Amino acid sequence: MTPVLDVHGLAYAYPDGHQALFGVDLHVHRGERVALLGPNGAGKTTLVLHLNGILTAGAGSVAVSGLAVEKANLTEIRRRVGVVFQDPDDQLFMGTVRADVAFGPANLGITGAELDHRVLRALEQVGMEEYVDRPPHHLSFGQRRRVAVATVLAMEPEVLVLDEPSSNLDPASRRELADILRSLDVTVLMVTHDLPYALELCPRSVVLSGGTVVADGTTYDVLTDEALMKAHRLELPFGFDPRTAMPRP
Ligand SMILES: Nc1ncnc2c1ncn2[C@@H]1O[C@H](COP(=O)(O)OP(=O)(O)OP(=O)(O)O)[C@@H](O)[C@H]1O
Repeated sequence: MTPVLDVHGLAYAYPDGHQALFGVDLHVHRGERVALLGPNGAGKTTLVLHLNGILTAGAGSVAVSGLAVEKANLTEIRRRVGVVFQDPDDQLFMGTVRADVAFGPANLGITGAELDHRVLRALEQVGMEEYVDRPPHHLSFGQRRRVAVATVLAMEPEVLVLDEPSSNLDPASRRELADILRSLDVTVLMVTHDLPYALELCPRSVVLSGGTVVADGTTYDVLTDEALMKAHRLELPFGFDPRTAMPRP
């Protein structure tokens, strides 16, 4: 089966010459939820920016459901890969929640009842349908993060890429977002430093460090490999033990 995300030998140097990725391979299949872990400066964001063509491969290749990420395909690639950035304010810039969620599908040429349906469905998926006519800047941070997820879901992407989805959320909002992500029928790649969140949501974890993949396995195996964790500056919160963490239903 063709992977949804297929990254082969991806290498990338920024224009100033800094080499951020060295031959990264990553294959994610439909329906998987994968955490992308690694210390600051590992190359996680650089990799994510290649998945929807904000950056394009210096060497190697990136494909989404068999379609190469390259200039000629960017409109279709951005429909297939939805990226939710860490700061929801990077994604919300219209006068109402409705207008923000409609923006992407409207750009694809969707109008009328189909557009209304997409907007409401996406807001329902994140539990924000009651806020459809509110200005995004009147919402709390956690509510804006949910709306940012809805702007991407309205595009009906094949893969949802989230950059630090649990950051700045209170415990209840963090849990509610986990419930939402778990309920979605979409492939998820989640960049996170929140290792308990990775364990809770993602059966598989990939560790990037120094621009290369240094581990790819079950999240449980990664988080219980003390030598690996130490070598790549991954630390569990004080008192958190993956061996005894209770799985959520
Ligand atoms: N625009 C840029 N120009 C030059 N170097 C950059 C640029 N952006 C990032 N880098 C460098 O590339 C490397 C990878 O950065 P990247 O942002 O991908 O790491 P990250 O794993 O996402 O880190 P963090 O966990 O801190 O967000 C770092 O050494 C960083 O300093």
